[in-house]
Amino acid sequence: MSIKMKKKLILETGEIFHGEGFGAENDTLGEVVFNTGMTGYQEVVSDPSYFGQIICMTYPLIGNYGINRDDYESIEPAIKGLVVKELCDFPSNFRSQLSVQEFFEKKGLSGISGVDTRRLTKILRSSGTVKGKIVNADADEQQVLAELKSAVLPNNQVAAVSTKGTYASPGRGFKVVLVDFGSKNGILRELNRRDCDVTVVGHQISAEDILLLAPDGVMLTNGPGNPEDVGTAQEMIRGILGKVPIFGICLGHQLISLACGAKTFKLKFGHRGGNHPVLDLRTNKVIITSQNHGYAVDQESLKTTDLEETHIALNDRTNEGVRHKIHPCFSVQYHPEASPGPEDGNYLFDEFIEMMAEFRNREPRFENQDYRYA
Ligand SMILES: NC(=O)CC[C@H](N)C(=O)O
Repeated sequence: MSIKMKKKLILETGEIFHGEGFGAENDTLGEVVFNTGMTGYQEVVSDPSYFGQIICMTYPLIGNYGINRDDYESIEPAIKGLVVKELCDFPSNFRSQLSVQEFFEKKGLSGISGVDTRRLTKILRSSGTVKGKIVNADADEQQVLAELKSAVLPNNQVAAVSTKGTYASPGRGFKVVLVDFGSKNGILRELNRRDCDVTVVGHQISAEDILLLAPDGVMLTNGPGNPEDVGTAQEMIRGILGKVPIFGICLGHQLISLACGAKTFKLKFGHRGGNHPVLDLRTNKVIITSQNHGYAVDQESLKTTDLEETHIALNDRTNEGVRHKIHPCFSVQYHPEASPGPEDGNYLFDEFIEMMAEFRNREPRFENQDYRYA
């Protein structure tokens, strides 16, 4: 889009925001959510957990350091659109390779700038997450509103972003099976940094197939949509629990909780940003975390399970982490891999490594020898 095209964002609740389009020219419909990160827009637009969503960045200037080759969290962005106040026309950074506008054009994504994002965020905070559509300025508003009211958001989101094949990301350390529900690259990067030998598998893998790979640990990743919609994952988790150490992040955390009998629910407007304070209940320390989730684990329902709560969000006291009381299995709702955001939670990857080491010492897989030390 070379000449700036007048566009508008219409919300299901009737509010209209005028602005200028950037990227692709097509209309786009999605769930409108807001992210409060001051930087990290490249990681946000390429995080597969945002599948089907139109993201409003609350920070008023986006694009000033461009798009670079290193900060993608996935190769193909899964978002539906981006809403910003001011989009920088001339990015300046030594790593910059493309502007946000160029990136959006190349990826066929639509965005709108010049929007009063503060007003939009206030609306989302009071009415909760709503559907919205970015359309040309002359589009018929009543027609778009009717379309928005009847629009049904897809419920097979994980299937759309999970890997279609199995692949390896080699290392010389612990063998980890990473179940990809729409994983951010950051999770793989943290495991590889610790020399893990990672096999990435699709979301429908069975417990039996995981155990056939004889891993030292299983990583359950982040991913989009409602955790209740993720088909066979709960059954798979119940099949590996106690047989291999498990670490879950975000959707992975919700799936572990569901598999153990807890419940999940949709938050009014979710947690998305890079400055969410979380209390670690074991150490009584507060860490600042990177977050992106619309659902949460119901704390009351945890009481009837073998999971204990380990972390809570300090903004609204909702659950942010659990640990299994009997088996080696823990998970967090926030993003310890950061990308974008603070790295305070990074120590959890070290705890996962320790958990795998302990489990290996405790339970040699073969009676007569442990082939790893042969
Ligand atoms: N980043 C994630 O894994 C998000 C999990 C889930 N889709 C939610 O919105 O709560």
